[in-house]
Amino acid sequence: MTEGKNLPNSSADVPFRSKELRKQSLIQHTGLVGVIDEGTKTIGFSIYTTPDFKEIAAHRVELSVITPQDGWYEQDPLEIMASINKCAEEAIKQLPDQGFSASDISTVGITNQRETTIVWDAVTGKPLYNALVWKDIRTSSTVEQILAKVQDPNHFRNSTGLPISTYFSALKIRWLKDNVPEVRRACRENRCKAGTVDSWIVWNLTNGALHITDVTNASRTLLMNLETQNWDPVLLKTFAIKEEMLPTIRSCSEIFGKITSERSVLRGMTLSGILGNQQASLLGQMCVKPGQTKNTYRSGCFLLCNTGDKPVFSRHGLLTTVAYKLGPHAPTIYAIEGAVSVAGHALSWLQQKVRLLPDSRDAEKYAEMVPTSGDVYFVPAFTGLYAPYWRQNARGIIIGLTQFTRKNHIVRAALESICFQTRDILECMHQECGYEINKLHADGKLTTNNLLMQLQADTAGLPVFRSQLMDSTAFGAAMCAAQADGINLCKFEPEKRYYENVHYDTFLPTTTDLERKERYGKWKRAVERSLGWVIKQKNTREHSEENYRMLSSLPASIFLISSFAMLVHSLAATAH
Ligand SMILES: Nc1ncnc2c1ncn2[C@@H]1O[C@H](COP(=O)(O)OP(=O)(O)O)[C@@H](O)[C@H]1O
Ligand SMILES: O=P(O)(O)OC[C@H](O)CO
Repeated sequence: MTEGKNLPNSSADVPFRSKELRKQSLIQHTGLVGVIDEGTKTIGFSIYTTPDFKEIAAHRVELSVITPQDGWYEQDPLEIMASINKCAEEAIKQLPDQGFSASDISTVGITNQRETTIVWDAVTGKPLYNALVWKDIRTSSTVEQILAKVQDPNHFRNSTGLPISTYFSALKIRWLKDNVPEVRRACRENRCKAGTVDSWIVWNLTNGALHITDVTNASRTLLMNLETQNWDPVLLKTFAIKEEMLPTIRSCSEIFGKITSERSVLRGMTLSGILGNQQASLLGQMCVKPGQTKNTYRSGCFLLCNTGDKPVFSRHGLLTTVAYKLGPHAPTIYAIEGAVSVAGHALSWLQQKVRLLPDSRDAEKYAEMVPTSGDVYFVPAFTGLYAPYWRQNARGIIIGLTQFTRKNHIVRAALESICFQTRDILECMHQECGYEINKLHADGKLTTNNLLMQLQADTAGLPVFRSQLMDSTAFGAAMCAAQADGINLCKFEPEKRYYENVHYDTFLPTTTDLERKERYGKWKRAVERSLGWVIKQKNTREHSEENYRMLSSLPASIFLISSFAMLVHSLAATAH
């Protein structure tokens, strides 16, 4: 936990400041819901009233990231648990001021950063290694090994909806098995458990009684078959992962069990919701109809478009994923997703590494001091590019610098890069799903930046609806836990809730088609220049892709070589 980095409670609209006020309220509350929101950068615990879903207490802390090498991102699993416990304690301390107490919390939900993988010893309960964070690219060599077997990065797309990439948990588990002796030993002795962060949290909160995950998190492992929603035997075999290590896959909303950990102030409470944080914000944004699309702007950007009860498979680099399943017998709703690895992280980089910004929150002020980015383009491909490019060999570039370029232009270009990357994905979504996406729902910390929202509308040519509920993620997870069968704090009535509680600021496009086309064309040229920069890592997927391309053109190569041999032979024959 980062000392002194407790973050302010963001519940801007605290409804009940005292018991008296609470009594005066007309709303008949049915109980409170607590949400553990475990993000890459921030961990929080929020408490909501039901059925009106007002956040009445919250505590957040920043989580440290360990970067032992370039492209390696780790987090301490013990710090994750300590932070969750601390946040829950602090949030619960705020309840009496609102006229509530801990015993009013009827249930708890979890939402978490996805793909990030933890392995632990089932006997001691201790982690066997740090968590490998979703954006860690150390598994490039593992990707290469797998590609050597299956050749095509899209080999598992039909079964999982995902390409073979460093991003997903299967690669991380396999890397840990191959490279960490303690993990290998624990696997041999059948003591090794593996899972995404939700599983680690549940295991700890239930003293090892439950090893579960939900279908949204499972759909990001590259091990779950989208059709059966079970671990796929072919994939387990390909990645040499034993099913016994993995959690049982459950729905997002059902009574999972009780919290029993004596370390947690939540002891005795029920757990009834789990879902990945991007799926939670899709739900929190009430994108429940096919075609409804949201983008969450945080360290990364994650655009999800609801595709209803049918998975849509991508031909252009988008991921097919489970959006939610609100009960064991509820239908599975799918989404198509475009993930951007570096969004707000580019601003943190400008702040912490190059010191162009005193704070990432100042980005708006700095960028507003110039009317345009002065033709500067910033492609923040720090660890390659995710959707729709999926190129590990890309690296960041800032292009178009002149002697007139000031730091403000670069900051503005960083903001624009977030918008252009979003447009890249929107274009794909349109081609892939055929949905006419006519507005974009926006949430996440970065959306406090008004200029970013306006630039997004101007870049995409779409109205942007910014949720006033900045934390749609926790809100979505709260609804999910509250509506579980047996908890019944609310019915899931998206249309109703949508208008009652969630208010939006709208940003309308102010650019012409021509302007957008021109600027987007330049962005594409900049992206083109960032690709293929890493050539020394012959260990990478691109290398295998190169091999694959060479292999695919093998008949042509054989033809050329044999023609050359015949020519040499005939020349030699003529000479004699
Ligand atoms: N007010 C703000 N203006 C601009 N950027 C912000 C603001 N607040 C946070 N950020 C950016 O958002 C990212 C962190 O968002 P957060 O939701 O805490 O992270 P995470 O998605 O990693 O859990 C950081 O990369 C930071 O640069
Ligand atoms: O915690 P965030 O907002 O960076 O979300 C991370 C994503 O879930 C990774 O896929």
